[in-house]
Amino acid sequence: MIYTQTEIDGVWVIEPNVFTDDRGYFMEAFKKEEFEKNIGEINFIQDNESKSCFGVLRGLHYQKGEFSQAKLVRVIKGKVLDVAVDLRQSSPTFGKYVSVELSEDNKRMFFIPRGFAHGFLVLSEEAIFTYKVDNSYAPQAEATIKYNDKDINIEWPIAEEQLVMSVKDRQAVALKDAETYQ
Ligand SMILES: Cc1cn([C@H]2C[C@H](O)[C@@H](COP(=O)(O)OP(=O)(O)O[C@H]3O[C@@H](C)C(=O)[C@@H](O)[C@H]3O)O2)c(=O)[nH]c1=O
Repeated sequence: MIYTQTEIDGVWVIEPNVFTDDRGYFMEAFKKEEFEKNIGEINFIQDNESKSCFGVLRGLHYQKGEFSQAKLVRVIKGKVLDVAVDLRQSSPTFGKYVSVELSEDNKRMFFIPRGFAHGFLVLSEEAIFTYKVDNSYAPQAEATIKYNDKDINIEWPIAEEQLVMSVKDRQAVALKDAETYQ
C-alpha cells in the first residue's frame, strides 16, 4: 500500500495493491501493522456502511470532544467526493479542508484523524461507502457543520438543487458557531 500525506497534517490517502486475475481482484484493505508504521497507533472498533444515490451529501459530521472519531473511509461501489475539515483550534490549517475522489475504480482510502469534520457527496448513480472508526457512536455528541459554510468554502461539483440531504444536515450550524477541538 502507498501512504501519502495530504496538505493537512494527519490526513492521508492510502492506495492498496490490487491483484487482478481471471477471477477478479484481491486487495488488502487494512493492515494494522503497516498502518501504524506509516501513520500511527490506531484502534478501530466499529465498521460502518451506507448506500446512497446520486447527489446525496452526508456531512459535515463529527462527534464533539472526547467522542471524536478517526475514520478510515473507502468506496466499494460508485464514486464520491470525500471531504475532511480541520477543526483542531491549534492547527495552522484550522478551518481548511482537503478533498479526494474515492471510487470503486481507484480503490483509494482516506484516513481522517480525530479532530475533523467529515462529509461526502455521491457522484455516481449509486455509491456504497464503508469506513472504520476508532471511537463509539455517541448520538448525544453528534454535530453537523453546514456543507456550504462560507468560511470553509468547499467546492462541491454538483449544483445545489440536485443535492439530497437529511433534515439534520440541512439544519447544520456555521463553523463560527460550532464547538471545535481544543
Ligand atoms: C453514524 C451512526 C448512525 N447510526 C444510526 C443513527 C440514524 O438512525 C441512522 C442514520 O444516521 P445518520 O443520518 O447520522 O447517517 P450518516 O449521515 O450516514 O452519518 C455518517 O456520515 C458520515 C459523513 C460520517 O462521517 C459518519 O461518521 C456518520 O456521521 O443510523 C447508528 O446506529 N450508528 C452510527 O455509528
